[in-house]
Amino acid sequence: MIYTVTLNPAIDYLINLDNLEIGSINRVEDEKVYAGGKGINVSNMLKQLGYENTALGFISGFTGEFIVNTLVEKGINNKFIKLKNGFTRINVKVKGKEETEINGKGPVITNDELNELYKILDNLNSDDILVLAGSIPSTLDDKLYENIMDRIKNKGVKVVVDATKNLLLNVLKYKPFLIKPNNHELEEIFNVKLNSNEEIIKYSKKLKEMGALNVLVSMGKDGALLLTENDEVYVSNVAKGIVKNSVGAGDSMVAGFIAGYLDTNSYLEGLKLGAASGGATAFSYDIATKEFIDEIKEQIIVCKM
Ligand SMILES: Nc1ncnc2c1ncn2[C@@H]1O[C@H](COP(=O)(O)OP(=O)(O)OP(=O)(O)O)[C@@H](O)[C@H]1O
Ligand SMILES: O=P(O)(O)OC[C@@]1(O)O[C@H](CO)[C@@H](O)[C@@H]1O
Repeated sequence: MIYTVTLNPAIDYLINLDNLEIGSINRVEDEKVYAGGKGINVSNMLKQLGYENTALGFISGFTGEFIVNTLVEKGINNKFIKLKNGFTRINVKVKGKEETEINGKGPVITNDELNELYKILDNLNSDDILVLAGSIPSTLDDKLYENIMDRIKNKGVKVVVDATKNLLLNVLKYKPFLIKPNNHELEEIFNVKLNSNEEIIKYSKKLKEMGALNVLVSMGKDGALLLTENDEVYVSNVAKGIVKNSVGAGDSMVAGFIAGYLDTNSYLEGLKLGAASGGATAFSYDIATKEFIDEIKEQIIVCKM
C-alpha cells in the first residue's frame, strides 16, 4: 500500500483576478476550493493513475471536515487524526498577472496526537511506500520527518520526501528512496545560483552523497532532471499548454513518478509519467485527470545524459 502523510493539510482557495492591487479591495472574477496539502495532492494523483493509497495526517475543525468529505467523495482512503483544537488552514492562491500564494500556519498538534500517527506508521512493512510531503505546523520540531524515518528505519519501507531545508536535509541519512526538491529549493539548500543542467547535477550529487537514493529536481516550465541510484542522469522536456493553476504540479510529478516506476520498474518511465502528470496539472484547475495526462504524455521526451 502507498501511504501519504500530510501533517498540515489545507483548503486551497483559488481565486482569479485581473490584477492584485495591494492595499485595495480586490474583487475576484472566479473562485474555487480544493482539498490540498502536498501529500493529499499526491494521493489524489495516485488515485487518478490507478493506485489505491491511504492519506494520513491531521485535520481539525470545519475546514478539516471539508478535506475528509472531499477525499471520501473521490474514493480516496484516509485515516486522518482529528485534532482537539484549531482548524485546518486555508491557503489562498491568487492567479492574477502573476501567481501569489498565502499559506496558513496550521493548528497545534500535541504529543499525544502525534503518537497516534506513529502508531499507524508502526504497522508499515517492506511492501509499503510512504510519502512525506509538505511543511509541518510551526509548533512542531523540524526533526519530525527524521523522527518518523528513524522509527520505521528497519521495516524496509520505501520513503519519498518532498520537503524543504532542514526538514529535508535531516532525513537524508536514512536513505530516502526519492527526494524531489525544485531548482529554487536546491539553490536555497546550498546557497548558490544554478544556471545549467551541469550545475544542477553537481548539487544533486551532493544530496545523493548525503544519503538520498534518487534525486528528482523539478524546474517548472523548464522541465526536470533525475539523478538515479545507479548514477544515471535523465532529463525531461515539458509539454506545451496554457497554465491554469500550477499549484500541485510538483506533487503530481511525485505521484506520476511513483506510478510510472511501479508500472514498469524503470526510472526513465517514472520521470516520463511524472513530467506528464506535473504538466497536465499545471494546465488544469484541479489535479489533472488520467485522460489528460495520457494526452500530455505524448509530448514528453526523456533523454539520458
Ligand atoms: N508551465 C509548465 N508547463 C509545462 N509543464 C510544467 C509547468 N509547470 C510545471 N510543469 C511540470 O510539472 C513539474 C513540477 O513543477 P514544479 O517544478 O513547478 O514543481 P514545484 O515547484 O514542486 O510545484 P508546487 O510546489 O506548486 O507543486 C515540472 O518539472 C514540469 O514537468
Ligand atoms: O505549506 P506547504 O505544506 O509547504 O505547502 C502547501 C501547499 O501550498 O502545497 C500544495 C501544492 O504543492 C498546496 O495544495 C498547498 O496549499
